[in-house]
Amino acid sequence: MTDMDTRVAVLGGGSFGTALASIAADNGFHVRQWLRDGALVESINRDHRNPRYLPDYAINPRVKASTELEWVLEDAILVLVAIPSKAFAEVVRQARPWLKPEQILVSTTKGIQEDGFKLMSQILEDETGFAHVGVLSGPNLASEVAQKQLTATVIASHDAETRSRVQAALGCDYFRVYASNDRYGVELGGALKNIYAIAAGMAAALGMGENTRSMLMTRALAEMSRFAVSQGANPMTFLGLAGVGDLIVTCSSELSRNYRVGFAMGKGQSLDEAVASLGQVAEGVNTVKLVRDKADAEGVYMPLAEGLYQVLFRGVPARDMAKLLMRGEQSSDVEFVLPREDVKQDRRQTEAKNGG
Ligand SMILES: NC(=O)C1=CN([C@@H]2O[C@H](COP(=O)(O)OP(=O)(O)OC[C@H]3O[C@@H](n4cnc5c(N)ncnc54)[C@H](OP(=O)(O)O)[C@@H]3O)[C@@H](O)[C@H]2O)C=CC1
Ligand SMILES: O=C(CO)COP(=O)(O)O
Repeated sequence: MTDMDTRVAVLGGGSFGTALASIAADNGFHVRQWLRDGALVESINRDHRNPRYLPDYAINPRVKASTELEWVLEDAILVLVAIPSKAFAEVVRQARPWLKPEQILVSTTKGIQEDGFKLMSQILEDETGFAHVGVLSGPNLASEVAQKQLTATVIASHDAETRSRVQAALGCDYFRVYASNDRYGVELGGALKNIYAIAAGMAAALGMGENTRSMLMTRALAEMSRFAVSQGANPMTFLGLAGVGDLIVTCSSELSRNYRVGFAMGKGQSLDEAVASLGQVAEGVNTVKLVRDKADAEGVYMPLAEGLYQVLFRGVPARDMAKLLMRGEQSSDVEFVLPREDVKQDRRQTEAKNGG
C-alpha cells in the first residue's frame, strides 16, 4: 500500500478538525469527516465551507463529510479525533464498533478528562486497547492553519508507524510535522498552556504590558515543568513546539479562545458570559480546575494556576490576585539550576544572621 492509499477519517467538525481534514485532502489523501450536525455536513459537501467554525476559508472538495460514523471510519487507516475533552470519551465509545486494531488513532485535543485525570490519548488506548496511538500538538491556531500560514506541530507516539503515517498525511510546505516519542509530555504541554493563555488574556485586558506577559509566560513554563516532574513526565519536552511553542502563541494571540475568555473577563464579563459569547471550546477553564485540585492534593506549588482558579471560580478580582502573586515569596528563577529549597535556606540563614 502506498501513502496515498491511506484514507483519513476526522472525527469532529470544529475549527481544528476541519483545518486538519483540509490539509490531508490538499496532500492528496481521501478524507472523510464525521460531524453530528447534518446542516454543516451539507455545507461542507456542497459549498466546501464550514460556516459555523471556519466561515472564511475554503475546504478542499476532497473532504467528504457525513453524520454516519460507520461510513467515515470504513477503510480509514488514520483516524484523527478532534472532539473537545468533555465529549471525547463518549465519541470514542460511539465509534468503537467500527475501529480496528490496525488503524492509527490520534488525538488532536488539548484537554484533560475529569474522571481519572486522563489525557485524551490515554482514553484512546483504554477504550480500544490498540497499539497505534498518538497525539498531535503544537502552535496551531486553527484559523491560521486554514489560511495556510506557516507553522509546525508535533506527532508524539511510542509507535514509529504512527509517527511516520501522520508526518506523511499532514506534513506539507506550510505545516511541518516534527516527531516525538514523549506522548505524555507533548499532551500535557498542550493541555497546561491553556490555563496560562486565560491569565495572559486577562492581563492584557487590564492594560498590563509586554514585560508582564513575558514574566507570566516564563513563570508559566516553570510551573508547568514543576507539575510535569511531579507526574513523572520529562520537562525537556516543554522546550519544544508543544510546550514553549504553543505557550507563546496562545498567550499572545486574540485568535486563541482561551486568551479571549481571559480577555473578556478582564473587561468585566463573568466566566459564564465569557464562555457563552465564545461559542466554542476553551479547554483551559476546565483544565485549571482539575490541575489546581491535583496540585493541591499532591502538594505541587502552582501559584498561577491557584490564582487563576480563585479568579475564575471564587470571585477574587484579577487585579487583586495579580498584586497578591507579586507579593508572594521570592524564589528561584530556574529550579533545575538553583532548587527552590536552596533559596529558602539562604533566606533562613540571612534572617538568622540578622537575628530575625
Ligand atoms: N481550534 C484551534 O485552534 C485548535 C484546537 N485544538 C484542540 O482541538 C480540540 C477540538 O477543538 P476544535 O475543533 O477547536 O473545537 P470547536 O469548539 O471548534 O468544535 C467542537 C467540535 O466538536 C463537536 N462536538 C462537541 N461535542 C460533541 C459530541 N458530544 N458529539 C459529537 N461532536 C461533538 C462540535 O459539534 P457541534 O457543532 O455539533 O457542537 C464541533 O464540531 C480542542 O480540544 C482544542 O484543544 C488544537 C489545536 C488548535
Ligand atoms: O491550541 C491552540 C493553538 O495551538 C488553540 O488554542 P485555543 O483553544 O485557546 O484557541
